[in-house]
Amino acid sequence: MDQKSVWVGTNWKMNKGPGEAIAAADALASFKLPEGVRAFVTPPLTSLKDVASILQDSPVMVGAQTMYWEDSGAWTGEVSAPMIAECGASCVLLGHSERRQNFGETDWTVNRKVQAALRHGLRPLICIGDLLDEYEAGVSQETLARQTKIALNGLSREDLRQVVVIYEPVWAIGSSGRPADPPFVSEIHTKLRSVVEEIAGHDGSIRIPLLYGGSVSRANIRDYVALSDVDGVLIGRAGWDPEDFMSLIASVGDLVSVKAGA
Ligand SMILES: O=C(CO)[C@H](O)COP(=O)(O)O
Repeated sequence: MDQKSVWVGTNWKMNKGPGEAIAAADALASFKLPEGVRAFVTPPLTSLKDVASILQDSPVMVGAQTMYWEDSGAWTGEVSAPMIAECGASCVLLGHSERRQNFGETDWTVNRKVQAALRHGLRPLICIGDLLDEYEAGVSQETLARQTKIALNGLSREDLRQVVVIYEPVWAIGSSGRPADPPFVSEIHTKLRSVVEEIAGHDGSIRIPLLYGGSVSRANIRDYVALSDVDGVLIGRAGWDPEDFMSLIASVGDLVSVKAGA
């Protein structure tokens, strides 16, 4: 039976040059995570190796923000899973909506990346999300089920134990987004739980963590983490300052035991 944890990550996106990233990693290095919390940070590639090295003895996991599915070759500008692993990363964000919208990622390219990450021992942190017009048309669930099923297509049971799925409504992300209402997130995650259980089995032996992301802040983090089918959050702006990130993690530490008993 997979143990229930609360996941809290922050994606620095295209922020922090190497100097600032190293300073932030130094600040995170001595942080004592509350028991049962699994934390991760995804710095830009220019500081991945430095941040991973600073955090190598810390429980805070380090991941890349994207990667390509081939291991090497004539793919100018891309980086591969073995390169990311060699930098010391243990996980990688895949299919973030900013990648899908601005860099042409599709459900099927996300699947190729998921498989490549797993081949090289990286935990895929798979982002899925509905567009505003899909949300308004009431088809969010269909979009999310499709994205999830394709991302997980062809994975073995061992592979499924490694993946994390992150629901980030595109309309909730960034300074122009509005945080999704917790009851809506609850409804979506309950349905997503059935989608992943259809794939991984209903016996509970594999519990795929389902995270929420999109305008998570001090004001709402506990409302999301308290939901029974939400296993944690991915934070953007509110987590970029390492002190804020640590304080947000500390603010949900007590929910670990509440959720474990649920
Ligand atoms: O990746 C994200 C979180 O790290 C996501 O895009 C949400 O960003 P935010 O709206 O700035 O929290």
